[in-house]
Amino acid sequence: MSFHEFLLQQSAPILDDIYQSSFVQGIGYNNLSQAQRDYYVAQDSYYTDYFSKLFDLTTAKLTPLQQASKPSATDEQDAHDALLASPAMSNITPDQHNLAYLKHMETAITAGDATNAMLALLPCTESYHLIGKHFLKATPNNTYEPWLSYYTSPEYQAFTQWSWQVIDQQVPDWQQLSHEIQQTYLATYLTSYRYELTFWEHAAKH
Ligand SMILES: Cc1ncc(C[n+]2csc(CCO)c2C)c(N)n1
Repeated sequence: MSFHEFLLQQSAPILDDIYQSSFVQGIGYNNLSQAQRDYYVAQDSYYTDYFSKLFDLTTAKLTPLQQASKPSATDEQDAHDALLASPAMSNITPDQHNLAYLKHMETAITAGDATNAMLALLPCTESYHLIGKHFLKATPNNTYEPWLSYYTSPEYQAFTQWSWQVIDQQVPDWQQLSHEIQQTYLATYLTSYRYELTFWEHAAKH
């Protein structure tokens, strides 16, 4: 089993909670309020802007070959547009859970090695692709279908696969890692996954 497959096994229960969370179900089954969408898009616009800086810090730690094989970055604007937010969203400021998630990633990137950095960012990339695949065909005439198609597009899939490939290259034999390093990597990755779940839970409360 490759390292990313092992990681997916470890995060499966959290991913399942994400699938069951009310906002994600709302995307899949065409059932979200204007206030929920405004809150989510406001939070996520801040998150994705900050994330692109964190992503640049991380790619700087990769090998030239890994950097060169990176598919061109996709712009989440199309995904945000699909959620039809209203102008009211411009009055919504970044929430504490959002800032804490970004802080967690930043610390993992600046304090850790290239693998730790990639693992902090991986739940962000892979969970959106997996949510897209899980719900793409859930509801006919779904208003939010463009959101699901964005994260299942060949471009986005290539980006997810590149992330998996880099991690598997960096850790070709994860069973050989010391227990301590394995625990550090896993904690970095699972903490980001829990913040993903929290992000969805907060969005549903609005
Ligand atoms: C909370 C939250 N987590 C993950 C993503 C997905 N995402 C954000 S930036 C980026 C990199 C490439 O576009 C990806 C995949 C999101 N939008 N919001």
